[in-house]
Amino acid sequence: MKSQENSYSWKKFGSLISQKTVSKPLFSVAILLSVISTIVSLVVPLFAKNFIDGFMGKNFNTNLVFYLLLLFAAQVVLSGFALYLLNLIGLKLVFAIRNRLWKKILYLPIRYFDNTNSGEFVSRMINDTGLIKTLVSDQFPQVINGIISLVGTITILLFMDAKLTVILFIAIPVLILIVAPLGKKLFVISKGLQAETAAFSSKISQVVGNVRLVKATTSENVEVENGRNDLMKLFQFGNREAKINAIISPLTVFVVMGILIGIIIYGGVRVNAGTLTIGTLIAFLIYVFQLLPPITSFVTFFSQLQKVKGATQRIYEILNESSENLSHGDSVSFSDKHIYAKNLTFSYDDENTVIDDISFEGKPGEMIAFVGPSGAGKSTIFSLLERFYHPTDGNIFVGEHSMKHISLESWRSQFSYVLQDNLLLSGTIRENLIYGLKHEVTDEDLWQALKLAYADSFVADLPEQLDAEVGEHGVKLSGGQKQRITIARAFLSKAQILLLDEATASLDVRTEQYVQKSLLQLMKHKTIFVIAHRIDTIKHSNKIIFVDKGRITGQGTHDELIRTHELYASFIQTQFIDDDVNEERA
Ligand SMILES: Nc1ncnc2c1ncn2[C@@H]1O[C@H](COP(=O)(O)OP(=O)(O)OP(=O)(O)O)[C@@H](O)[C@H]1O
Repeated sequence: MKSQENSYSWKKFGSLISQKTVSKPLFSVAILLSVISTIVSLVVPLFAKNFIDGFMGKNFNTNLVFYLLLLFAAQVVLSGFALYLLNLIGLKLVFAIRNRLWKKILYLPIRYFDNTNSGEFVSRMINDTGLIKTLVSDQFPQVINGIISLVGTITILLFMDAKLTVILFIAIPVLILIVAPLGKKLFVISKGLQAETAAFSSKISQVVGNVRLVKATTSENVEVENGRNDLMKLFQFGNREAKINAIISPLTVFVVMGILIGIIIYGGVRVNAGTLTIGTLIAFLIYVFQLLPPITSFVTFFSQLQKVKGATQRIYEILNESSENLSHGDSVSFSDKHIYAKNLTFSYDDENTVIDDISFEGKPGEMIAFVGPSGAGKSTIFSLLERFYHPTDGNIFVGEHSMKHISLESWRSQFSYVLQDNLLLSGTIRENLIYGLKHEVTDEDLWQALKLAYADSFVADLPEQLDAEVGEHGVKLSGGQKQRITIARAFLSKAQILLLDEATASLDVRTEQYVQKSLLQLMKHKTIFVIAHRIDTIKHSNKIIFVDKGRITGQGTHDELIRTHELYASFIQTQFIDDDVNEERA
């Protein structure tokens, strides 16, 4: 079962790196170059041996010096080329995987984002892909070269002097036996370290992103303490890692020193006895030095392989999610068409029904207000209209067209959705105004839209006007200013249907009245759905839909509902009181 799972993971890894992202010829050339450079490095000590032996025998061979230098130079150049090519392949690979992942993430349905922490996306995009790059461009070539180096060295050594090689045969397995379990421990630690680092980076973005909440609730101390605990965990993992490294490194040096001393003593005796040349002894010592990196690279390779397996699995979890197909379906113009929601039912979790069999209609030129208590399901209705979620039952029609046959691209491009929160991106006012627009606009158009949204004077007062930076989520603007910018953005869009989710809630009464007037004037042939608490907005609507616990309990004009709908009447009464109180306070 486990081996099946393993081979499944490796298959996935194979398919991740083989999707035309790694050019096979390029990879083969890179590996070939690095193999040649390894083989050359195996020959260098042999030359050294011949040279020294010739030198000692007073047979100074200048040709040999020349060849030796040539070989050195060839090895340096080849390994440089191989290193660059392997890195290039790794970079191309990581670029392709990140690109694929980014595209996938942006096309995932909203539901996926509801259930996933944003830090996790960062971790997948940066850390996991980085691990794969390191494996492909560093560790994998190292291991290939390591194997060649190991087999080549031992073969050459056996030919040079079998007895001396026995020392290596005893010492190397001992070294591997000591280092391998420590390597395993190191792997467990680094896995924990990885998880803690990912959690901590996601925490940083969360706390810094909500720094106002932290400060307003004077939670600095709590967050300092929480952060300290997380950092302490990181420290502890690091400390354990440092301890194991502190054993591995000196131990390796100790064993290698042991081998060297063994070779020097035994070799010295043999040189004295005349059964071994000094050249052979020196070549042996060089080979032993050359053997060290491959042995340590095996240990890191296997732990890296496990990490990459986990990373591949996590990347595939995202890649396997089904994404939204924006272009599937017909393209239908909403112009002059009615929109009907028929018997919509919806639940976020398949258990609690949030929208329960609701139907309504909107005509061009109409403003329809959704009113009702908090949590009644008003924003969810907007999400269904935007097709962020699919209703569990029911359907929405535009004219005679069912939404099921209209492409998401065509559908969503005909809606302009103005939300109350998270309205702006960091960037300039201009960038925010034109975000998502598919048609060209001039500065004049921008100022006109700002004027209609009652935002022109405050933008004109800013030193950089349209090019003023708004800060993260528009933090440098007031709530009302942000709302007016997003309303101006809606005015610029050519959308046929406007969704305003408490979009004017932060405006003062006068500004709101002005914006209302612009809305009604500009949207003459368009349909506007609003979620509103303000009595003024509600009264201006052609139709009011009262939503309570996911059901529509009344539809009609303000006067009709006041007369016929008890809950609406009492709801409005409290709104009146609220508005009066607010105005008195102001
Ligand atoms: N993304 C979500 N995942 C799960 N449940 C959700 C989600 N969004 C909203 N809900 C739940 O659905 C119900 C309706 O929420 P919704 O935001 O539609 O209400 P609302 O009428 O717009 O409220 P308000 O006036 O307070 O904004 C609530 O019980 C809420 O907890």
